[in-house]
Amino acid sequence: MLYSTLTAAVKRQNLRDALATGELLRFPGAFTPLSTRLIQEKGFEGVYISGAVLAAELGLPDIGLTTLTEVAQRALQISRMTDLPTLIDADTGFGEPMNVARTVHELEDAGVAGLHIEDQVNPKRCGHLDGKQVVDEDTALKRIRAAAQARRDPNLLIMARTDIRGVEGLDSAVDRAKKLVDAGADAIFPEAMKDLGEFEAIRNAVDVPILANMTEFGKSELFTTQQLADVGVNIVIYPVTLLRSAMGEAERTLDTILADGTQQGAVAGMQTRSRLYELLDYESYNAFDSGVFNFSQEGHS
Ligand SMILES: C[C@](O)(C(=O)O)[C@H](CC(=O)O)C(=O)O
Ligand SMILES: [Mg+2]
Repeated sequence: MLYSTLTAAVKRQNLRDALATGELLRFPGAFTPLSTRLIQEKGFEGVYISGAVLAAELGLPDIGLTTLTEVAQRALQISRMTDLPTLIDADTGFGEPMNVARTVHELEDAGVAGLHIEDQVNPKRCGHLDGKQVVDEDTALKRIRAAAQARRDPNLLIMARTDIRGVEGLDSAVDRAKKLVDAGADAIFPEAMKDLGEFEAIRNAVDVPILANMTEFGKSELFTTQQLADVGVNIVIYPVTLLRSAMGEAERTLDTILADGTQQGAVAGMQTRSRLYELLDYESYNAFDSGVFNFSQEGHS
């Protein structure tokens, strides 16, 4: 009922332990706090909090318009809904290295298990679009050093994302990944890898966990979990997948109302009221309520 039953410190330790097994961890992107419950119930290993989803939900393009306050609020709303570790997209860290330090504090306080900071220039854009720009090496490394030094819980996972593959090619991505690890990154997110061989090249270059971004309509093919595990990927994210599915379904339902004059034809595809209540754990609230209000007055004056 209500909240996660574990503290953030425990969830961070759990993420560290899970990564140490070498098994591939699957992190779908929660597009609402409620969808977080679904991800946990289905048995995934973690929850991703996507910058693209947060921006899209606010009706904005993913070009660095969301604020740290909005992102931290979403981090809290989602992290407290689950016992799973959450990994959040901290974009470019919201400014200079000192801002990155503050970002880490805010997101740590919001209860995430890990966060990633990328080496794009501001204004940033989706990593799978053309025309991105990355900052110079010195700036990229300073962001990661600042993040690693700022955390108070040593188990908070600081992941460095590099977007350099789409700008300068794979060799630069390998080189930058190594340097980001030397600067203190606990894990690497190589963005917009073209094929499995490219993931393998990053895998061979660093000895920290690496992440694969299986976003649809992007630069990477949608590899299976088996394919990713076979090349040594440790975390796979499906960042915008649930938002795209929900919005696709919403559009079809609206079209049904327009076409038929009723939503009846769409009802079969909907989540039922009882399933929703199950996810909300409605029963526990009922039980809690009657415990509070059905107390005996015997013996009271
Ligand atoms: C992972 C990502 O950073 C996100 O914000 O979810 C995006 C996803 C997307 O836009 O498809 C990305 O830059 O890849
Ligand atoms: Mg993003």
